[in-house]
Amino acid sequence: MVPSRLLSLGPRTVHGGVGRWTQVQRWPPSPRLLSDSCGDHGKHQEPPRKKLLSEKKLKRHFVDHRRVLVCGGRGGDGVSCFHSEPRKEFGGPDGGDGGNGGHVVLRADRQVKSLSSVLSRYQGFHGESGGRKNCFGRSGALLYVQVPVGTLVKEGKEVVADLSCPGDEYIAALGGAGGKGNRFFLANENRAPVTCTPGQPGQERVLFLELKTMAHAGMVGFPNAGKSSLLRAISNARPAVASYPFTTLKPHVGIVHCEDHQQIAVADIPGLIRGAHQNRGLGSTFLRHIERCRFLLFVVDLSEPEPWTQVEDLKFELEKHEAGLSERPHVVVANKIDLPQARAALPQLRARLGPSVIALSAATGENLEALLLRLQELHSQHVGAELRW
Ligand SMILES: Nc1nc2c(ncn2[C@@H]2O[C@H](COP(=O)(O)OP(=O)(O)OP(=O)(O)O)[C@@H](O)[C@H]2O)c(=O)[nH]1
Ligand SMILES: [Mg+2]
Repeated sequence: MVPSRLLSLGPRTVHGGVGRWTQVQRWPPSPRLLSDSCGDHGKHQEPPRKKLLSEKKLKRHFVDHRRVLVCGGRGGDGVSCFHSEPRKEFGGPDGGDGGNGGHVVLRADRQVKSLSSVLSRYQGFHGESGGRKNCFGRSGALLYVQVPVGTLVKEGKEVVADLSCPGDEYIAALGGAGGKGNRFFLANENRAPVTCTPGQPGQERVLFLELKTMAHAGMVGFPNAGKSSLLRAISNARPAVASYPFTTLKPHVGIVHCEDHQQIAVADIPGLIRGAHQNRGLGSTFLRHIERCRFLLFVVDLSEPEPWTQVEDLKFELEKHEAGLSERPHVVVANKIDLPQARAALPQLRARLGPSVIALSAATGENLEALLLRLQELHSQHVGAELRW
């Protein structure tokens, strides 16, 4: 049965000219067109549309790794002083302890999308020094650093935390302990101690934050295979589409709504080329985004000669990056079936890779239903099973 979602895939896009997408003009025309014919332009002007960021600018805003120096707050100093008032000259030691320094805490926040807002250095709040009359200093507050969900925290090569759920926290640097006031050292043997201790410095660490895209499905393919076009066709995400390679420079995640109200996150990952694991093309930077996807969509450009070699090459690159990655549950999606040469190559591709290959066209929307049904199946098999546990 065809899910109802397929019948409402949003405004249909059509292929208009080489490498350009145009939207079908809807009726009635936009208010801006109508207002041209009436007198009071000023009153009914549409608010200026927000200009879409180009892919190049988006890349500048999107940061997926950061080196951060985190320092916990310093503990406050203990104080040495003695109580004294008229007729009570030797009131005893009354120097209070210093407050503890504040920790620096990394917290995964759903609203934060990249590490661009993370600074290179964080200093925790210092504790206050103790005071007279046994007053303890105030402890430094916690300093929260918001990071995106899916941030890996590394110290050197070692992974020390994986903030994969919203609200996950990790204490990146401990605050120093507060010093002791002389009241603390009061003992039977010593009724008038003058000793007090200074606050301890906070912990200092250099951490490497790394963002891995969290999506259920990851689209893997050579540049120009049509990954971004496919994501636009099945979800509300709007990655740039153009006829030149490496149009997509950062991963995009789109949400596919299924008829049973499940939401499947699909990531469009920048194109890989042969030798990506040796840093060719956009390099291995984006291979690590694939690691977190539960299942993969190998998107193949069926109009290219010998399209099956694309799947072999992609699997080779994934395997070189991380052993076993190419074995993940996957679907081979043969795109551009609307082109005659692609349709002719399909039987040969199926003979080599099996009948499970899904042939479709992201441009015309042909056979997208089959992909959505397969996505739903994979989602309930692999993600549903994990949730049940
Ligand atoms: N005929 C046809 N052209 C398509 C189809 N899907 C994508 N294209 C075209 O293929 C070209 C590349 O599409 P993109 O979606 O940008 O490809 P990509 O895989 O995201 O490319 P990169 O971002 O460079 O990795 C564009 O010119 C699209 O118009 C399709 O189903 N049929
Ligand atoms: Mg793209």
